[in-house]
Amino acid sequence: MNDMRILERQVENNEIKISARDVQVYYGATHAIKDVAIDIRDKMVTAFIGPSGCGKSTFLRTLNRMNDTIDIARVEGRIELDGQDIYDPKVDPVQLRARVGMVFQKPNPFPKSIYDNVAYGPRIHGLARNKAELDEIVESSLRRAALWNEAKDRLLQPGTGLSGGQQQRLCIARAIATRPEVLLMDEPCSALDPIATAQVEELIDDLRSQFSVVIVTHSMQQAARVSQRTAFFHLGNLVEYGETGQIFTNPRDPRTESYISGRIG
Ligand SMILES: Nc1ncnc2c1ncn2[C@@H]1O[C@H](COP(=O)(O)OP(=O)(O)OP(=O)(O)O)[C@@H](O)[C@H]1O
Repeated sequence: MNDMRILERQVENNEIKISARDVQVYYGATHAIKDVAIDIRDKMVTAFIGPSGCGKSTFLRTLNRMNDTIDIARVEGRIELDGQDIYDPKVDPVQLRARVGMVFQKPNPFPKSIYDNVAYGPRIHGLARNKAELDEIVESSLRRAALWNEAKDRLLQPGTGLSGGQQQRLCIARAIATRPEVLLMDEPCSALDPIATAQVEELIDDLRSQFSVVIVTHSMQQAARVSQRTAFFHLGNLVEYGETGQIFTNPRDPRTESYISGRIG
């Protein structure tokens, strides 16, 4: 009987990658995130949607402690990655961000070669024992980011010389090169044209076979296309969270209904 209970609990734990409880974020006196609780599942894409200023990016940044880099930001509550408190003083934020990678709205390659952009993380985290292993990580990351064919003959040229869509795929390659368990994406397609957007969306769908992806998007069509779970934020509150199809076709909260039907936002 006891053994059965342990087994059940393990199955449940395996499914939940990040668990947040009672999360508050303040910028000085501004209370930007209010009492948010959410369980983010492994190997799924979770979309954060909601009107501008509702706190989507702020909450996303709590998941790998990027708010630590903002002086006036203060985070309270508990966020666990695989059951471990990521705000525990013993946790090194740099190591955490290798496990929970991030891609930003505006492509931000380092002023380095394409190769060095991707090799940067594996080098600082000691993921390759020699040049051949590093080459292999660079190639496989660029392949997974659907950039290899366009980049393979110019690996030593600057990453900043790529087109906007290619730069964003380079940033995705850089983020996945450290073999993260979770990838956070803050409006990753907002600077991209429709073709590059479609490529990145296809990539997101492919990445979830290996890890969890959490994406902030202004586009409800994008949330519907790429995610399995959707969280709707409004004025710093997590109003509704559920299966993406249910959120878009049968929202339970009138605020979600108003947003998806275009009445607020
Ligand atoms: N660095 C900061 N300093 C002070 N206030 C901030 C900072 N970043 C965000 N805020 C405030 O926190 C609230 C939530 O902002 P946030 O950027 O998280 O919302 P969002 O839903 O991602 O918005 P958008 O969709 O426009 O990007 C807003 O009131 C915003 O003004």
